[in-house]
Amino acid sequence: MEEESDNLMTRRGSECVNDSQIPFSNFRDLTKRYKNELFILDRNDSQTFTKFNLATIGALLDEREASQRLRRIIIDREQPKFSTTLPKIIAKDGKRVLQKLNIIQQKAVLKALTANDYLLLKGLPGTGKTQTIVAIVSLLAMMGKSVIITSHTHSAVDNVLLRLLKENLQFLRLADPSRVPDEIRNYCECVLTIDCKTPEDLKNLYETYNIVGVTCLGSAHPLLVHRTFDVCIVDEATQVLQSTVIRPLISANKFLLVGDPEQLPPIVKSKAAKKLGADESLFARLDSPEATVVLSLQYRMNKTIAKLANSLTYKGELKCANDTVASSTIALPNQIASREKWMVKCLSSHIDQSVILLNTDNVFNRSEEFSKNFSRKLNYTSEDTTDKSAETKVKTRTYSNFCEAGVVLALINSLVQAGVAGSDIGVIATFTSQVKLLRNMVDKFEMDILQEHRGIEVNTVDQYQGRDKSIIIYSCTKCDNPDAVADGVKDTEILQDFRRLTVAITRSRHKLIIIGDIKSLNVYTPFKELFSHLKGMSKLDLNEGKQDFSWQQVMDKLGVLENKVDV
Ligand SMILES: Nc1ncnc2c1ncn2[C@@H]1O[C@H](COP(=O)(O)OP(=O)(O)OP(=O)(O)O)[C@@H](O)[C@H]1O
Repeated sequence: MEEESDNLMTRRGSECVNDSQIPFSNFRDLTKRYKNELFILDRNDSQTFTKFNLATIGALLDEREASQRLRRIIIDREQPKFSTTLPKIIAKDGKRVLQKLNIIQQKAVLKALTANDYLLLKGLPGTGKTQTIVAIVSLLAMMGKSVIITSHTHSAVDNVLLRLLKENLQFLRLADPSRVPDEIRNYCECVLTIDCKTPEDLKNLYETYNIVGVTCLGSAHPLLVHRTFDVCIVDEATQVLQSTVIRPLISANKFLLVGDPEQLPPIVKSKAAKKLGADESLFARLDSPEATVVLSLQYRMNKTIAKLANSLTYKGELKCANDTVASSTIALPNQIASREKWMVKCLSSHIDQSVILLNTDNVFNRSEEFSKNFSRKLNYTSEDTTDKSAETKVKTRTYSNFCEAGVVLALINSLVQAGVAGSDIGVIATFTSQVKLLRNMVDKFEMDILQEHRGIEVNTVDQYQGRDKSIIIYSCTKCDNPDAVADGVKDTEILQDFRRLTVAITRSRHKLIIIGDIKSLNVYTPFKELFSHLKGMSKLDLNEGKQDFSWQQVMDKLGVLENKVDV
């Protein structure tokens, strides 16, 4: 069988699909009848997403009142208007909902209720976006209003719905039950409509529910086509394409977009489309002082981590919600076993050492040397991947860095020995090849430790958006080959992205350890800026023999682990 890697259909989820391999299941043995035949695999791009987006643009351009209203907002950029009074029922019964919120959240909720056409809710990291959405939905329910809750992923929709369950609010979930958490299954359309015998039964049932949860892509459902809701709330709106988010907005009289434009935008692979602005979310397009309220009191990061986020991105806007949040630091149930000074400093629970930058210096040759012994067995590559998407024929690299992996291993080993639960530790890496390397390493490491210390999560920055951990170890990975001559290889945009770095440094509650080669990373503006804020106590050079640090020891321990059979 001849394979043209550029034209392979790669739709098999987590199965191993790469340039030379595609696993087929339920295939007859073709070699019996077609022994000498040549088979060519053609790529078949899914059209569903493209069709959905084109249909949405079509709907935006038609003559119905909802489309005209949206065009005034989206194209003419009409500013939002607000009424000056609130319904009496809010004054009477709203207190029990509002008292769970801080003053900034309360103001945002009231502004959302008085908005006539739309409002943007900018939720900086950890500021209680979900809590605020739940309060808005509760008050709208009190007012007898109907609401669509939507987002680009099922998990984001269900994150809100799970919180509504706790408030005893009933809803209809438009999704396949296999896509939602157990607690939501009984609210899925196919379960709730099981006793409907006629179209009228169905219509009545659909109209009974005032709260409906659906992804943006699911919003072409007939229910949303035939019914107009009072409000549409889009969570994580800064990650949805404009052409996708407009569909659910057409089904509502007003909308609320919730998100943070300083974090990751919608994913657009095509460089040409990006150049034309395809990755600008509707939130970013409409963001203005008149249209946006900012949630700025955060409940996640202690003051040292929040200060770094403010210096890099939020310009002092991000505030700790209270003293407990501001001063909480890493909790180690046991004493640190290691006596090495660098490790003691890394695990210090002193508030001023909540952020530590470990400068590896250039470890390219050391990492390469180490990888030679293990890369064949583990099938890791340090710089061979090329981006084969249709338009981008430019070579890009993926990177892995064994020395950083060794330092990550030393850190998690000490944390586990100090009694930290695995679920409190998160490892982030910039590139997927480093994530793979670290995952493999963590899987092997966890084979020999107690259950409660397992569950250390390794992921890319993108997969960590919207999540947090007590301790985050960030492996920046990139380290230049000191002997390389410029080879025309186009370096990745990933390191130039301020938003990606912002997400990475705002995931930890108590301790953020950044590992990287400052010199190699300094050529990228976001990293240069980040490093300029990490001096003195926050920076530690991993030099052989200094602060009891030894590359030999670190790499030997990694080597022992790599020698283990793959799990
Ligand atoms: N008014 C409040 N009082 C006390 N705790 C709060 C308040 N608002 C939010 N929190 C807490 O802050 C944390 C984050 O809240 P929530 O999950 O709503 O934030 P989020 O903005 O949706 O998070 P993310 O930034 O990850 O998207 C939660 O533990 C929540 O209980």
